[in-house]
Amino acid sequence: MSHPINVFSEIGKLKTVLLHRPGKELENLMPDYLERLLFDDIPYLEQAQREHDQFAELLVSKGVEVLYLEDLAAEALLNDEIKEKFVDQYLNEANIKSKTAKQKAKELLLALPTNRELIDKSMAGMQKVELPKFELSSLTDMVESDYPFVIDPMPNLYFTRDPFATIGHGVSLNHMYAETRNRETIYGQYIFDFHPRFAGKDLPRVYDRDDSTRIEGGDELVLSKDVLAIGISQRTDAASIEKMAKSIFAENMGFKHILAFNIGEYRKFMHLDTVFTMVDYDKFSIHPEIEGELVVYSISEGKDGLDIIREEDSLENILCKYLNIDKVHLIRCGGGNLTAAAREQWNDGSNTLTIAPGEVIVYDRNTITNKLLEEAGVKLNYLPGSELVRGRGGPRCMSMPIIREDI
Ligand SMILES: NC(=[NH2+])NCCC[C@H](N)C(=O)O
Repeated sequence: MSHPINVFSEIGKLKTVLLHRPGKELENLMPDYLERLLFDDIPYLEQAQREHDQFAELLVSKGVEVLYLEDLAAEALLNDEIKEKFVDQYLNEANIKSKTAKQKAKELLLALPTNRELIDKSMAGMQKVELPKFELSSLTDMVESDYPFVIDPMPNLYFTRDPFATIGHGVSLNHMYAETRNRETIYGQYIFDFHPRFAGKDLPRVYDRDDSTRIEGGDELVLSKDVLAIGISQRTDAASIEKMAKSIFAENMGFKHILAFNIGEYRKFMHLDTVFTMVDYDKFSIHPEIEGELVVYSISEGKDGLDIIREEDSLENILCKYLNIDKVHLIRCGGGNLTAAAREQWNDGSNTLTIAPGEVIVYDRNTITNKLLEEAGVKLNYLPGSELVRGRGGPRCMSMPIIREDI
């Protein structure tokens, strides 16, 4: 059977990738609710879109097929039945207290002329002022708060790396840390259940959004066809890694070891890929602030369950051992300077997207880290990073590989 997904490394030539072009959801950000929506600032939408288009054009110029989440989700709503099921689930998970408001929102969504408009609207969220006036008969309606939204926006959708993640031939449909992002995983559910590119194909699910513990794609790295690295972080629980390890080993995709990197629970480095990415066979970008505390556990398949070892060696030696190489080069974000490292990590200096061994996409603004990457022989492609970065994510977070060439 054919495999619609093929991702057995972080660095193999990128062939197909999934993006989301930021849309009106960014214009539904307000200062009062930024924190809950996991944003620190409000990007200027048009400029963010221009930057994002440059990202997509760069990928296309490198021969990468660019797919958009919003197109796939729209195409997955194959008929009226699936469409209504999607809208009902979406509205249930939007947590709308007023029954009438929910019904009005449903009518409004289903009246949109195309699936793409429905999907775009579902992503943007809905303000109360958009609903037609209705009679306030229930207590819920009468004492409604002045909160402006019937349905919250989903501003983090352009970080396609997180709600689901491709691993080998499979996908982990994630259970997210925050409610705002858990709603994003509905799109993954419909795409993998119904989109003709994926439905009915050989596509193991190694995690499910109904699972109770958290895991996010930014923590999931495919280091080689044998080894995965998964962060234990603000976003990913150790328990989720154990669950996923069992299903990954049961799927027999060839993965032998999972390295669990405990990076601590911090907003500033919420996922493993904000502090550590692989850029070549033997080169990694890393934020020096995690190095001191980092504890790595290796997980492999045992006779009765999982064998788990706390690794005691240096990160370099652990990587050499599991990747079967003699030497690794860690390229430190910001070089040796504490302030530069903190600033450039905050602006996703270590969140590189590798598009082929030794070739990456980076934000132009992280000049110190970029220079070090160049000196290490890595080929850089620059992306302007003024607006997109305000959501706290870089090229790796903004992309989900669907197919990479095997290496
Ligand atoms: N893979 C990543 N590092 N993603 C970054 C996601 C940023 C987003 N604002 C969040 O807090 O969830």
